[in-house]
Amino acid sequence: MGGLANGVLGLWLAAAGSPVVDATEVVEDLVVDMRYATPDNFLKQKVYPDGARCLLLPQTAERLKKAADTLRAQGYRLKVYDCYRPIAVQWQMWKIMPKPGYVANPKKGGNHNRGAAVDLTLVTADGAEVEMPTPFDSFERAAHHGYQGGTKASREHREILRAAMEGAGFKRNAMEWWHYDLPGATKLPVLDVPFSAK
Ligand SMILES: C[C@@H](N)C(=O)N[C@H](C)C(=O)O
Ligand SMILES: [Zn+2]
Repeated sequence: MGGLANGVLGLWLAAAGSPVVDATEVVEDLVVDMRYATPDNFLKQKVYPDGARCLLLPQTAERLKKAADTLRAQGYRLKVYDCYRPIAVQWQMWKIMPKPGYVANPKKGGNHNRGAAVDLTLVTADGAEVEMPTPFDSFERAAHHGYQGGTKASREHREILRAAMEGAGFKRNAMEWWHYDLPGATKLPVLDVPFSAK
């Protein structure tokens, strides 16, 4: 879809009401740790407002619910690190890490900017993080899905998360174990919604 069509669709969505939902209203046991609302992220600064929520397109949130339902039966919950991301923040990220695969090029917009991607990990039923191959946003080979190093437990957790997310209809990012996309989302418009939107 071209820029003009995206703009028209964006205006139509705005007129029809907010295009996003708060994911905690769809996934009742979702744990939210919006890292970019804290200085604990690769930018080393807080780039979201206090209380920034996990906003997603309804179809992204529904798939997340499906993954969470699968994982609950296995004794796990999902913890999100990032959901909808304003395009201005995408530009801030690109200045620091201009590497496609690790950060989407803001000229085209990434799927976070469309409410169609989520960064997340697995936690236990009581909310404790499980071991993964690397910390979140660690841009290195050990974060790739093909990485066979690290502990057996970390590889198993990555696989449990991958199976639940792909089973729910998400597409993995080969270079980031934590990032999942709504398939076909690049055709959707880049959004401009405040974190207070409902
Ligand atoms: C920056 C990282 N958390 C991430 O989400 N990367 C993808 C590729 C993106 O920027 O869309
Ligand atoms: Zn991501």
